[in-house]
Amino acid sequence: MNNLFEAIDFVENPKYEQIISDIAKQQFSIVEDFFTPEVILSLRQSLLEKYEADVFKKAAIGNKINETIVKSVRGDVILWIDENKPNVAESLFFNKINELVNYLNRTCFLGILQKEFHYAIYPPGTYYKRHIDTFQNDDRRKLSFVCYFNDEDWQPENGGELVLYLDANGKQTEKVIYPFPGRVVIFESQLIEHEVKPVNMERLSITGWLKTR
Ligand SMILES: O=C(O)CCC(=O)C(=O)O
Ligand SMILES: [Fe+2]
Repeated sequence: MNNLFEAIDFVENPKYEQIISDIAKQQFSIVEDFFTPEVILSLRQSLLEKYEADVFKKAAIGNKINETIVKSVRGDVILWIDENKPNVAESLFFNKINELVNYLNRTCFLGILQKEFHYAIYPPGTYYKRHIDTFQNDDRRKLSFVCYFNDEDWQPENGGELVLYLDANGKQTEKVIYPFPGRVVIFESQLIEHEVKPVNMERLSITGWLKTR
């Protein structure tokens, strides 16, 4: 009965299986082809249109915090994406995200019930100091998700590397990830400290969290 149920209803997805095994093994996963090139391009366009319309806000940390402290910790500007009022690009984005969430809930029993995503732009000279993505007294964020929308010919010299600080059996290592266009990074929000190195050129991304409630 069980086998019959699975045979009808469940198709294994190698891409998602890879993400799951990466995270189980090393607490993060890097995926180069999570979205199609067409989706990447339309999300980049959407981000740039909204930025030109000047609707981005300076990012804050936690809930209430002194503006000068904020500036010394992170310098990006963000715009939250409303899943209930998506444009075409955003609805393609959420289709993929929801496909992943359904897969994870089904295969890993993660219990992801909520999600939140924002566009982010790091102007030249900005960065995000080493941090962890969960707030005190709030452990709902389970997985952090970042996707980059930089120009096709983004160079390592442009900076803005995402650095993950890993602790593998007591051994500290740093994983340096360049924000190449289309690249997706998924990691365990509560476990991995990370930072965004200073950028020399405008750096474009969408960041979000898959949450339990
Ligand atoms: O853009 C990135 O690579 C990471 C951003 C980040 O750490 C955050 O927004 O919490
Ligand atoms: Fe972060």
